[in-house]
Amino acid sequence: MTSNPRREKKTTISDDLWREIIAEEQENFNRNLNHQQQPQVVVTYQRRTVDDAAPIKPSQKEGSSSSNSGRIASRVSFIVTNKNNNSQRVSWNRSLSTRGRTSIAVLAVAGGNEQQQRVPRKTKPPLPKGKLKQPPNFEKERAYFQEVDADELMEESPSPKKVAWVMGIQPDNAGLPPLCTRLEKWLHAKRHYLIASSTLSTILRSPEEQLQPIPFNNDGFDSSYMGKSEELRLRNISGSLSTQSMHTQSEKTHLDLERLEDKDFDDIESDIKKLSLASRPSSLASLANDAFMALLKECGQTAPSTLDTGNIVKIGEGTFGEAFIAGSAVCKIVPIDGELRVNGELQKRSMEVLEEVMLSLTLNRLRGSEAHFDNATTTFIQTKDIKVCQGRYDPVLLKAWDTWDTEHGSENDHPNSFPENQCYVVSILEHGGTDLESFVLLDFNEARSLLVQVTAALAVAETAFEFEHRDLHWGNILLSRKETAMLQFTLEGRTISIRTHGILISIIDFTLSRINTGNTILYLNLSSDPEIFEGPKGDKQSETYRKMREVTDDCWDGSFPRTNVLWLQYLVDILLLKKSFKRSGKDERDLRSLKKRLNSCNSAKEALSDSFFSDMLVDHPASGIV
Ligand SMILES: Nc1ncnc2c1ncn2[C@@H]1O[C@H](COP(=O)(O)OP(=O)(O)OP(=O)(O)O)[C@@H](O)[C@H]1O
Repeated sequence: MTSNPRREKKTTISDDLWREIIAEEQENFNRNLNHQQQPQVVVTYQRRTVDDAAPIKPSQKEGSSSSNSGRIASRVSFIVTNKNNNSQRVSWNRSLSTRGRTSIAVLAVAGGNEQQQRVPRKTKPPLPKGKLKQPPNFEKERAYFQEVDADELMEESPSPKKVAWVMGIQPDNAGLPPLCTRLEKWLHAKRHYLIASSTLSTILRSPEEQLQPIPFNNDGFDSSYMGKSEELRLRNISGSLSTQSMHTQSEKTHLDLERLEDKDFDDIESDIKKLSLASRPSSLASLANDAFMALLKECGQTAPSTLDTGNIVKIGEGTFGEAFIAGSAVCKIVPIDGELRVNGELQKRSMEVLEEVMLSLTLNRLRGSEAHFDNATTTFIQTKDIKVCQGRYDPVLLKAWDTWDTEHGSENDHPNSFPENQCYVVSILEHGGTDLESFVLLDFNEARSLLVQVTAALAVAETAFEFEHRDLHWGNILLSRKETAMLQFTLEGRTISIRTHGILISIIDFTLSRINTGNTILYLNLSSDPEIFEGPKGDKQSETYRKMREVTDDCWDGSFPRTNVLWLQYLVDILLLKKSFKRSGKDERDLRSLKKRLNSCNSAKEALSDSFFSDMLVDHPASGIV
């Protein structure tokens, strides 16, 4: 790194950032472990019918007006047509631009309708890599489905009755990491604000009122609103000229926020309400600004850093994210809050990112020692750090992007067109390896190990947080080879060791996921974007979205762990159809039988009891269970 002349010229902010990222990984990990030692959240809940649960059901068909009215009319689906390069993603699955993750506060149970339709988020089911793509040919799949699925359609377990989880409120959230707690309070405060001011629904119904870009140069950022995050120990990396000038300006323009300084976060909720209602115009632009400032605060920053980098290599890409590796960490860079369309899509907003952070950090809580927790797994990718950056892509980053493009053929827009004031969220993630699409499985044991690890991880998260991934396609499962022979999970206090056969799995990308953090339910309302269900017939991924819709009956806020099983069945199909590895006819029959038996499973936890996995699981002697 230091021998790179370009690198030596660039002093500073980012050099420090990357060095710190690498040096502090272990410390962050230890810190996470400490957080795991906090008491487990106890969520009590009862199951009620949809009718009973009406106050917290934004997506019921009979109540679809609430869902529809929550859509942001100005963010419409579209298909990219302005690309000459046909290697770029232009497909049904790029048009998921009217979706928005929705949070439901548990206070809804107490009578208030604490829900909010959020700005849309999209996702990218993967397409084949490479510039010279062949048109899709589903003949093989069609034949396969005719053979395997004919009876399956009849055997398919009926969709669960439409239900909603109604959670009993646990007054203390001691089990939540501090950052989660603060984020939830912030989001909760925003919901109060939105409902009290009655502005959001109005805004959302007004196509002419569009999300505004963060006014970096005119409006500035409020320094007093920002603070330090103890949870992630993020660095304050302010220092660029633009940052300093913004800082100064913000002190002048947002003195009303100074009273927030040094306050405990407990007080921020009411301050935000006052701020939002009295000190700022009630507009989505100010909401975006508040969200951006809150995001900075939680990242321990007073202003965005720059996107300078050292020795860095691009390793993957999604619709939103460009993934690079620096040291042993992966940095996913996602542009936010700008007006420039990226890869044909509207950029994510700070609010969306805040909630995604919350979801990821909730999953981080599963990475504890089994000695302290009833449910633990390390299979969900660890979020180590999060930063907000601003500026153009650094030349080193652009070079890394070009190199990857040459070797793999990028489907994304070239990142050299971002304006100077473009902001990004940079997530520092554990390196999870290579995605299943590219990974070469050697034999049946490795395939079985993949399946059992995914199933066990889903079972653990399902049990701890009613987690459903809802988008577990082969781009979102990462594999790496390790010498570790056994991997431990804890499920309802029972420690289970799993034979790895030399591979370790990491699950990524929680864009569509649904989780119950204990205080809030986060989910993405897919009913507001029907196009996700319009993928080609015979494409297993597209079929899985459609099956999820049947299972959920388009009520995406509800808990339907059966969706996890649908993705397990998808994975079995992928292994049989798309992956080549050493296997016998019996191995294939075993996989097909597993897929059929999964029809009768309503959760990953149930699936884990299937005989297919039995010789991969070893109960820990300390659990007392044979
Ligand atoms: N932690 C990680 N370790 C290794 N590779 C990663 C990691 N995170 C992301 N990647 C790579 O980057 C790619 C894109 O990441 P990801 O799916 O999170 O982006 P995205 O923009 O959210 O995608 P989507 O289009 O599915 O929404 C992945 O398929 C993978 O190849």
